[in-house]
Amino acid sequence: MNSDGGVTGRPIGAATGERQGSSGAVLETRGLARSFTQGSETIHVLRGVDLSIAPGEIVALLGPSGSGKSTMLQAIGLLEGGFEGSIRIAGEEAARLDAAGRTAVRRDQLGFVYQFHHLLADFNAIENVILPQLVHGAERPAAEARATRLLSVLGLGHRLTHRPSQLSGGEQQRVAVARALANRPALILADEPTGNLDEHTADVVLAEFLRLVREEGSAALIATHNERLAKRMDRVVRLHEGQLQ
Ligand SMILES: Nc1ncnc2c1ncn2[C@@H]1O[C@H](COP(=O)(O)OP(=O)(O)OP(=O)(O)O)[C@@H](O)[C@H]1O
Repeated sequence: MNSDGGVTGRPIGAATGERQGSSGAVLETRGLARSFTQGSETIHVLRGVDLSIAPGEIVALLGPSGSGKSTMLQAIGLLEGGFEGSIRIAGEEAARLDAAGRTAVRRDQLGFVYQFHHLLADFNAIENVILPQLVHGAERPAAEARATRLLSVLGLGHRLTHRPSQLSGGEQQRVAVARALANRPALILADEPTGNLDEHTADVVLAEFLRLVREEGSAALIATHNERLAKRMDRVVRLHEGQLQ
């Protein structure tokens, strides 16, 4: 633990060399390809995706339903094997990592936000944000202080001890955002993070999400169908026929 109460010794908002590969990118994919075979049919969902994301950069991933956004995020999140090409996260080539190495990259470099919050139902809001920090090696008081701060910035200071079932959809998603940022990841991967919310709540939660990601200095790749929300990000990339445009 360090003097600012953090886990990694990195001050809030700082993008340091440890987040970057030799190219300076937090994420670099080259020729990323993924196909699925069912019976005699093979669908080529990703056909050579090249993408670089700089430290702190927030990128919207657009594409119609079925274009492969989730497939791409799952590959980059090292959640599934079976892809071809290169994925470098903070300079580490995923293909060269064994299962333990992939787990370490996920734990140390990545944060995830899904359409459905996937919070632990038996734990309250603050515990859901504390637990990943404890797993990451933080001490309890520091983890608790950071969880309180993140949840308060997201307007949940008065909901810290509520369980997910006692929170609204927007509140649950804010807890999921705080959890994703808890360990100060270099890169946040978000799959339709506000897709389950009504339009107004989606707008508010996304604005808070983006503000906090910027404040924390993380980069983000955020899949969405929503062109309007995508315009609030630093850059928009589109998946079309398995490649980025
Ligand atoms: N495990 C799998 N086995 C077979 N086909 C799959 C598998 N996962 C995804 N696909 C197929 O890959 C294509 C891309 O799916 P994916 O979920 O990545 O799209 P998406 O752009 O995220 O869509 P949406 O916006 O609707 O979530 C789809 O045609 C889907 O049926």
